[in-house]
Amino acid sequence: MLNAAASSSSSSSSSSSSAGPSHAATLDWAVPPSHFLAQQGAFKPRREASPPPLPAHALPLAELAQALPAGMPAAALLGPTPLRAAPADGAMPDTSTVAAADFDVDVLSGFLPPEAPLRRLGGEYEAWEELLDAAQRLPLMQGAGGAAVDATQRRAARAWRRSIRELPVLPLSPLLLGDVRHARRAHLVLSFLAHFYLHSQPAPAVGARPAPRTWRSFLSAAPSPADAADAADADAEARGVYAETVPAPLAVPWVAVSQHLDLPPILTYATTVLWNWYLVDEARGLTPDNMRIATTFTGTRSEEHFYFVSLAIELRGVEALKLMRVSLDEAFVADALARRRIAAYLRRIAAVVDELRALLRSMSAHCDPATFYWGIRPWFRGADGGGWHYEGVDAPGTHRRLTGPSAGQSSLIHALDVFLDVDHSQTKPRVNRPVPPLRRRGPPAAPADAHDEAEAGATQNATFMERMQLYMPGHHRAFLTHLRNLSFDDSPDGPPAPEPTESDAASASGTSDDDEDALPPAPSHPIRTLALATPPAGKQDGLRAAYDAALVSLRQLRDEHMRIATLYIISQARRPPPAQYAVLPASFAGAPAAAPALETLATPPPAAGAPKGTGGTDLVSFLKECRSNTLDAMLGPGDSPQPL
Ligand code: HEM
Repeated sequence: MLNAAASSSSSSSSSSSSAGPSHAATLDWAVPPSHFLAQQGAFKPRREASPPPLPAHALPLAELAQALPAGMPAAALLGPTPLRAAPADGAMPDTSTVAAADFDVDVLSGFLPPEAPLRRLGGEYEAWEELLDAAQRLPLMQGAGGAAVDATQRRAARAWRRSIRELPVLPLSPLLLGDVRHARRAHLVLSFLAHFYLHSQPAPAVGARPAPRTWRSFLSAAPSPADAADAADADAEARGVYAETVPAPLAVPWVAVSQHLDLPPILTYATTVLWNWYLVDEARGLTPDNMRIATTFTGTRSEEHFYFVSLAIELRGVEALKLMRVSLDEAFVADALARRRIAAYLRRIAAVVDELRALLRSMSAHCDPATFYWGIRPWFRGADGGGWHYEGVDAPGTHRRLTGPSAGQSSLIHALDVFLDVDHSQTKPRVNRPVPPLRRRGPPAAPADAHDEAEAGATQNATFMERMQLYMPGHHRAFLTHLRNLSFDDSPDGPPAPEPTESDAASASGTSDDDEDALPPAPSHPIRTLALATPPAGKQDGLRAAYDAALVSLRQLRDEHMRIATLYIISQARRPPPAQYAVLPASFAGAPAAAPALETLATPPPAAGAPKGTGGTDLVSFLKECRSNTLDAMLGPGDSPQPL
């Protein structure tokens, strides 16, 4: 493992988080000798210092598990944009102490757990697993389903939802708290159950009231208790009584296990990808052809493949993580041989990123765009509209606003950005970009809501990428924080030369003494710093060219990603849904009658305005910006991006 507890299994090491987040962990922790942090420490004794305060986004998610006042976006918890903090004494932070966190990043499996995730909870939680089986078997349909769903199926779905409400509220067992594989499976099961529960309800009928009693109903025989219960459910659902509320039997353990894992109580990328697979043959280990997806909403090949592509990307990305590690080892030494080696590693990283792109392209091999857009993606919808009420946890009237899963939560892609110093905050000096705006001290104004924040433009998009880190497991968030804060600036040679660009000079003049609120431009990350220090014409180690080549590959990955997003979201949003995905109007969904004719089915409303990502972004401008931030990092002239 890249982390402290290298000798222990992922389960036991990660479960240490039960004692609380380990970010400010103690110094008796030992870095494995092969780790670049160990080498950093061995080469360069560091000041004895208390751990630096972590940037706000690296703090545990305990705050998220507290009740948020209605309408308060999770992003408001982030506080100031977490750029590298300059300590009061002007020295660089002693990042070696941050390394005391258990990063839960494995040398063989990267951000995936090295052991296959648990497939079933069993014991007292068997009832959860059985309800998940039942949801898949029915199957539950979004918004109560379309034309193909008959009255019997709708009634069975209502009975399923009632069973959820009638479950006992179970505490977390010592086994679940003590074994991270159990905790992760619990997060997965509860997340799928909650998304099934909320998104299978019919849309509430406007102005719906309890059905009036008629003379006929007085004369007819009294309904059976089961019929009466179903009629009451149908009526309550039509009035929206259960909408946007996670019932206590799910909410209480879900929030508790999320707190334990340092994740928000919502379906995340970690839940659907990192912890959602099994091995066909234990003996063959982690190879893509030996791995399968464990849990889906729809049981379709398209959904399995959708998760599987990300899984394969995470697995292939392990080599990139290794190359980053050895590059940083060399960057510490930074002599001519080290620079030549880093150049070779960067070229290798470029080749790995090219393979990630090929994997992304393989999405269309088995994931049908219409099935994805209409049949799968709506299950992912998070609590980013009016928010969800977590019954039994939060005070009445309190709603949490959390976005649904997005591969934007992949720590691997964030790690590549950090390592190559792709600046999504657009505040660093760049050769290919005009003067950045001044970074200011103090928190940014709280956005009115998450969507406003995503739409507000460049700086706010950085907030989106940072906000995505809130949806990563706490250890991975801490890993990224550590990677971001790595600096070799206190080497005997002094800090590296600043970027030799006009924009740098201009931005430096922008931070003059008469502007006390302005922060100095954020320093470059070590690899970029070294590449910058290499003369442009110097061909001796090829470091500049190799650095740019890695960025070109990353930009091409983003080109491919934009094509995928266009095919799977934008093009689909322009077309009517296939018949089976037309949603029943609430009046039919509640009525215990035969399914209506197709023409009476409501078509889901077309996306208002620009299409949104599951993370709530205006996806076209957001993705374009991520791509141009990648291009901007290049030291030489960038080639032009592919048109969307
Ligand atoms: C059908 C497949 C996919 C679609 C439709 C899709 C769509 C999107 C959308 C709409 C966003 C904008 C953020 C949001 O609001 O969620 C996004 C972001 C992102 N996605 Fe995907 N995505 C897909 C597959 C993947 C895969 C397989 C990966 C790699 C693991 C990936 C990596 C990312 C990253 C890293 C971002 C953040 C923006 C960036 O870094 O450029 N996506 N995606």
